[in-house]
Amino acid sequence: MASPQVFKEVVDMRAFSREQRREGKTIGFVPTMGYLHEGHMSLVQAARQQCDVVVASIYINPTQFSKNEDFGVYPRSEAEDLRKLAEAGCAAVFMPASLYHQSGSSSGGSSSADGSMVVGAAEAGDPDAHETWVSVDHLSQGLCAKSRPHFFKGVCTVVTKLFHIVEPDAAFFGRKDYQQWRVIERMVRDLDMAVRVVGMPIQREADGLAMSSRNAMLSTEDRQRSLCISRALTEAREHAVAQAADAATLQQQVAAAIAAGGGRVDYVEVVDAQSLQPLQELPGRQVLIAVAAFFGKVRLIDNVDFEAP
Ligand SMILES: Nc1ncnc2c1ncn2[C@@H]1O[C@H](COP(=O)(O)OP(=O)(O)OP(=O)(O)O)[C@@H](O)[C@H]1O
Ligand SMILES: CC(C)(CO)[C@@H](O)C(=O)[O-]
Ligand code: BAL
Repeated sequence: MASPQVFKEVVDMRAFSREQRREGKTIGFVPTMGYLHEGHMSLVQAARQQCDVVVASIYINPTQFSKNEDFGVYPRSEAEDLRKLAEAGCAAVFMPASLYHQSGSSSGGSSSADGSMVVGAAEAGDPDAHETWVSVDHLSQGLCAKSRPHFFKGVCTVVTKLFHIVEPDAAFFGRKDYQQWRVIERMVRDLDMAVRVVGMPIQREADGLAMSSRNAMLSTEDRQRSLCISRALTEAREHAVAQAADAATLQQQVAAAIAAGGGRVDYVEVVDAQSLQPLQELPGRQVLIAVAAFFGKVRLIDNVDFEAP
């Protein structure tokens, strides 16, 4: 299988995409932070099926991390990632060194007064620094935003930049990051971006754990403990599909099971799968139970969705 073309510069990536479009080809885009697993590869596969050419990006975006998070230790495996992308038939990979104009570290290593790694021109003391942000007001609140208040502003900004650079016809996101998928869908709709957003099912390990690059940072014990998340979610869904259940009971059951399994619950929420607003009454609703929990220092997310009878 041919190696993908690797682009480090914005102009080169854009030139490649424009050439493909001139040839009448459609571009499927898979944005990632690297350390690729079968979850990422399922997105590449879908992009291949639905588009003529697949472009992936590998970029650990500093603006979606707070300074107390794991930006500095996020796992990397560039050579292995490129090998997997070649095998999957990916045509091009965008791997920029940095996507933000700023003074100091070009990789985004400085942080702002409020604890985010989002560095604006004023804070950087550099009138030439990055100072334009994209945010989705309401959907970006709650769930992951409670403990990662800078996350969605960073994600929306970088995804907008990536869309402008790659100019894809369709972009593929995993529903493991369910709120992220919904937020990006909304951003694309509200800003009339000419990209079709595709949300793909969660890929799991054989024992049920949702695949995630951060799984590699779990100790052996925590890897075993982390199974309580998918087990608790599966049990909750089975319970709620088999008989009438109320949101508060499901929430408490899942939270208790994760705490008993050795996790530190960040949140367990029972929400409407479209609006992400908390639900009380479930009958007839499309329900999402979303979880974030820490095992050691590693924060994992997972979810299940279903129609309540
Ligand atoms: N298990 C999975 N199934 C399907 N898609 C996934 C899965 N894990 C990640 N993705 C998707 O891959 C894309 C890139 O995600 P990313 O590179 O952050 O990987 P990740 O495994 O989610 O990493 P992290 O450990 O940071 O959560 C996102 O759209 C994400 O939702
Ligand atoms: C969409 C994304 C690549 C933006 O940095 C990231 O949040 C991710 O990998 O899910
Ligand atoms: N998959 C989401 C990227 C992040 O947690 O920063």
